[in-house]
Amino acid sequence: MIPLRRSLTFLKPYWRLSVGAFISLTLAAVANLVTPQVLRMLIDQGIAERNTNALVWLAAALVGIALVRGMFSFTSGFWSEKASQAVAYDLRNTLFAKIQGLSFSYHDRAQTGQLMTRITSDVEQVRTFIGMGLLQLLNAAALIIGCIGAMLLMNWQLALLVLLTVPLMVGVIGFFMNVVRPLFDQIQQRLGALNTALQENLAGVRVVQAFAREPYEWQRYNRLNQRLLDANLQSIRAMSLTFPLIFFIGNLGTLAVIWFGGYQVIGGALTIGELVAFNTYLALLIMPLMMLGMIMAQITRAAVSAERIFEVLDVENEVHDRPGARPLPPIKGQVAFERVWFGYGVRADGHAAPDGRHPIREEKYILKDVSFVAEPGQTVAILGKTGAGKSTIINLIPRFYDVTHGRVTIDGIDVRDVTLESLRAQIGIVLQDTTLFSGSVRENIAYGRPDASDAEVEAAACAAQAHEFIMALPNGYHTIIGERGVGLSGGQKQRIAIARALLRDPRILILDDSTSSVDAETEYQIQLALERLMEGRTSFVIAQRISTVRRADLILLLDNGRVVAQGTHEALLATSALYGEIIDSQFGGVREEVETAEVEG
Ligand SMILES: Nc1ncnc2c1ncn2[C@@H]1O[C@H](COP(=O)(O)OP(=O)(O)OP(=O)(O)O)[C@@H](O)[C@H]1O
Repeated sequence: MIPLRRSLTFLKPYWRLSVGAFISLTLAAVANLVTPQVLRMLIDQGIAERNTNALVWLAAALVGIALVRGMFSFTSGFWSEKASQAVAYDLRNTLFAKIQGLSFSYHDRAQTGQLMTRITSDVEQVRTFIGMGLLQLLNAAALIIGCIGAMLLMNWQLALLVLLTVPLMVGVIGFFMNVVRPLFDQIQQRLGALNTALQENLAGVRVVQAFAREPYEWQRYNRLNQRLLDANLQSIRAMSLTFPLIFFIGNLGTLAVIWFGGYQVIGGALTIGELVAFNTYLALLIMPLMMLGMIMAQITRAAVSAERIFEVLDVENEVHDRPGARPLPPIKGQVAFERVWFGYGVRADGHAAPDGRHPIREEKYILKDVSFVAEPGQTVAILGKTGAGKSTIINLIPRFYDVTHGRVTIDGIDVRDVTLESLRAQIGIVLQDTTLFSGSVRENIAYGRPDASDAEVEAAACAAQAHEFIMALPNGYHTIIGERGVGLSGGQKQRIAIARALLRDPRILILDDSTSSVDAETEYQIQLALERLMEGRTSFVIAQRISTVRRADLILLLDNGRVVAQGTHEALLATSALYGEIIDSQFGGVREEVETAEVEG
């Protein structure tokens, strides 16, 4: 229940609404509690005494009380709903900001569907609790205490008899809560799994159809859907059993009142009006007691959801600004790796880097003792077999992950000593798998610099060889792309991504020079754009093209996480057998071509 209490702290900015709702609720409860007394007077002093005057006045009073109760019920409901909507709004925003800021290592492990469930369904559960559950709980408490108090004051013997049923009801509710709590946890889990499957299928619908795996995916979704249905049905079964049971126990109380109260009326110890009032209190008491079962179910469900929300909000971000981190000043662009060791999920914990004497420990590392220096403006080509650690090296420069041992420095400054924002603002990234957002072409190019002028956006697009095809789009730079807009080809997307990076004018650039699945003309244009982009910037290229490798100032040859050779193309050809092998296998016999060219030259 602690997370639920914590979720109430989100109500603080809306305390006026909450107080208003609470006061309204109290007044409505008072109106409820006064009603049986007016009823008693109406029967005893109006009907029994044949006093029409009292009858009219007391009936009018009943109507007046009903109106007051209605009005305050409305304001309490309205204000608490309003506050709950505001809380949900804040929770969603807070969660979104948190999830967006969480480092890559968290997103490696997290499932998108589960996160989406937390930000939608779980927030809604907490909202329902704050908007209705909490109010109903307070209302129930006020009515239960008020009714019991009034009954004890009116006739304590009869009251005690009736109250014997209360512990029974409370016991049933307690048992019920214990049963449903794990069920609600399971429901949210299964909803998350279902959403994950849905999200994966929507994102990968083309792959699914290409492999004709629709029946399999349908079955998978159906199975998860069935599991959710089962969990929901199980909780409904528990609820359906509980409420009639509580109702039955409540009816036993009514029976006791009629039976023993009837005797007392006959014996003259009780008036009919008192009996009716007593019975009305009992009805007023049974309602919230019954509701308590439902409210408790809702609270239990909200508590589970609140826990899932705070689980995300409390995640410690592995990559974050150190206390006292300063902004990275404008850089020249020298990048150095100093004895860098890195393993996914390996925490440094104050241990020293492996020293070669513990080969087993070394296995946990993806990068092993990597050192190199890229001078400002140089192009660094990273080469290695698949899984050698090429992408891992580039992930460490913008601090998508932090090194386990050693340092990565820019112009001699450890990247962990500067703020993430200032660091990433000076690094441009263009990868093969381009992500564009729904919006206009212009917005996508200006993504990293929304304040850029039209002329700047256009200049970037020209340099990226994108201007021409953009002008051919229906609305030029204002054409909407993405979900609801026009589709772009892979080569076009890539050039927009290059323009996006150009506009930021970063000193350091990370890119993938692959231009797969485009025609020769487009490939030529992309290469031209990339060359423009790399001019004068320190560039790290996961090289897929021999021309990039040959032009690079520094080639890092990676093998199983170690830099086994570094230097220029010519130097490595002369010294490294592995280099020759990779050039042969990845770029197919180009070595001979190069050698021939050199001989001829
Ligand atoms: N997010 C991650 N979590 C855990 N392990 C990872 C992660 N990313 C990569 N790895 C592992 O690290 C190793 C190096 O991966 P990396 O992506 O750096 O290789 P690469 O040289 O870029 O490969 P490729 O050429 O196939 O893209 C691989 O064994 C991979 O399984």
